Amino acid sequence: MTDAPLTDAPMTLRRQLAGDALVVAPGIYDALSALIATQAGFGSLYLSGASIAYTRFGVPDIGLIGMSEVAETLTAICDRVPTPVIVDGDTGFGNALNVIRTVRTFERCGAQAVQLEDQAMPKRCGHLAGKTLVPTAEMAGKVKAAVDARKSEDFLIIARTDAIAVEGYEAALDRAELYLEAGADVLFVEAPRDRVEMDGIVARFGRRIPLLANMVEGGKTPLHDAAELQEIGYKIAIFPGGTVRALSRLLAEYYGSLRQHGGTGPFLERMNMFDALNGIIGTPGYLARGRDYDGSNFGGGA
Ligand SMILES: C[C@](O)(C(=O)O)[C@H](CC(=O)O)C(=O)O
Repeated sequence: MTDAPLTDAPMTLRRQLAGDALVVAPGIYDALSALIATQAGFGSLYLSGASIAYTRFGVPDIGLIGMSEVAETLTAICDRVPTPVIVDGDTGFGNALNVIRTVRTFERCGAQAVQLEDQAMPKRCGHLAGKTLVPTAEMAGKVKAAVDARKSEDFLIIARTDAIAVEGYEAALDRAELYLEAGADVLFVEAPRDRVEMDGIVARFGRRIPLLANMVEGGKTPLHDAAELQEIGYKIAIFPGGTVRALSRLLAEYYGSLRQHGGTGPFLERMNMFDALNGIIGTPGYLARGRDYDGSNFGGGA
């Protein structure tokens, strides 16, 4: 665990994708989760729209969160960790012109990739029923707008189709084909329902473009670990919601215990105590830096 601000520049997501290993990006929702995931050794992170909706606003993943709210969260994360962040751009928050603003904003905030999906509003989590889509040509135009809007080639455009549940499997692959032609750097075919469908996605696209697999605990796609996803032929695996699924259980247990016992004693062994949490946050390093500039105010030590 580090107590110094994390400053080393890790390998860009684009370079990671050029390597042999599967890129595993755990879900994050704020700078603390980004810090802890980075300290756990992950080389890329997935800023999940669902997780921002759940943690910050306590609302479902149905398109209620705005672009500025995601941008603010992303900025706090990219200011704190150097780890490449893939940001969930939902539908791009509107039409192709909104996509241009979204891409420019998220790139400026420090993300290395944005994920854009072909749902119509009201959008919803890809593993919920009742999704609707924008026309294929409209989404292809949004992908092209995103590609044209980025400043750096190291900012990747991840095109997602939610069509399997709406138009069927073959139609979803045909949509993905057009998003590839529109210039996407990565394809994300959301919610394949079994291994056969996953294999079919890889068979059609795996040699031409990196593919992203989305592991949602309790969702429509069977869960696989990183080794299995690599063997299937995926190039990136995101585990977007697992963080908050684990956290929500922990919080319920913690609050239940505090309520029951009137104190935190029975829960202490499951906590990071004062010094441990300050170690994660990097408090001693910050204070030492303060002393470098201002010994009178920061002289007290960590
Ligand atoms: C990837 C996703 O868009 C997200 O917001 O993290 C969600 C995941 C989830 O709801 O757990 C999705 O639509 O799959």
